[in-house]
Amino acid sequence: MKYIIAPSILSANFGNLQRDIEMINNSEADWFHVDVMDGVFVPNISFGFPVMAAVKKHATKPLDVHLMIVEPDKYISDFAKAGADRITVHYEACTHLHRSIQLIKASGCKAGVALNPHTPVTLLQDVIEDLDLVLIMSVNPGFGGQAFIHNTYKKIQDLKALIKGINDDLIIEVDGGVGLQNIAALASAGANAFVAGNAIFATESPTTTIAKMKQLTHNSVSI
Ligand SMILES: O=C(CO)[C@@H](O)[C@H](O)COP(=O)(O)O
Repeated sequence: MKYIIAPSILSANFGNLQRDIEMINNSEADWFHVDVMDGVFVPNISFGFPVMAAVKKHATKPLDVHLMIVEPDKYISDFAKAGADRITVHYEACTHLHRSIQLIKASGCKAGVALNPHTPVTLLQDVIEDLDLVLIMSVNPGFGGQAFIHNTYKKIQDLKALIKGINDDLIIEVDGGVGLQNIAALASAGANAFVAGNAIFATESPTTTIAKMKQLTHNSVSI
């Protein structure tokens, strides 16, 4: 099993963004997780195209773009042009989710759907075959550094059951409150991609933390 570590640049030092990007380039991390917030879908505003393009310029690993915005269809091709490799939209923000997924694929990116903590995985049943990734939010989206919501373990297991025999290659990504204390248990439950902000950037040696996270996922035992 390949496990993916995706540091969330929301927790990077924006005054030294190039330095932090290069640090992740030189680590065992697999992707850059890029959180785009519009102040409408979530009560916070992060950054948009110019910052993303700047990240792309220096990043040597794929950009995993998480759109916490309303009406994402309007901007999907712009995010693809700005360098996204994966684009994830929120179930709760898409009236025509199937269309949004097709737009992402038509833009040349892998397609993901994110679920807020209150949204059951069963609502993805009719699009699950079309997806490359499901992002299970283990905090309410909008901010880094929040406490992990325990019900996430059950959701991962529910999603595993939903994809079995239908889309076994789907990436199950977890985002929010993920760190050294819970990453092995999340991997055991069935997650295979892990977004972490504070747990990486707020430590003395982010690269060592990433290496430890990798090790913990590899040592995990499926349940
Ligand atoms: O999408 C979000 C927050 O909305 C996340 O990607 C956070 O950036 C994760 O930060 P930590 O909880 O790991 O500090």
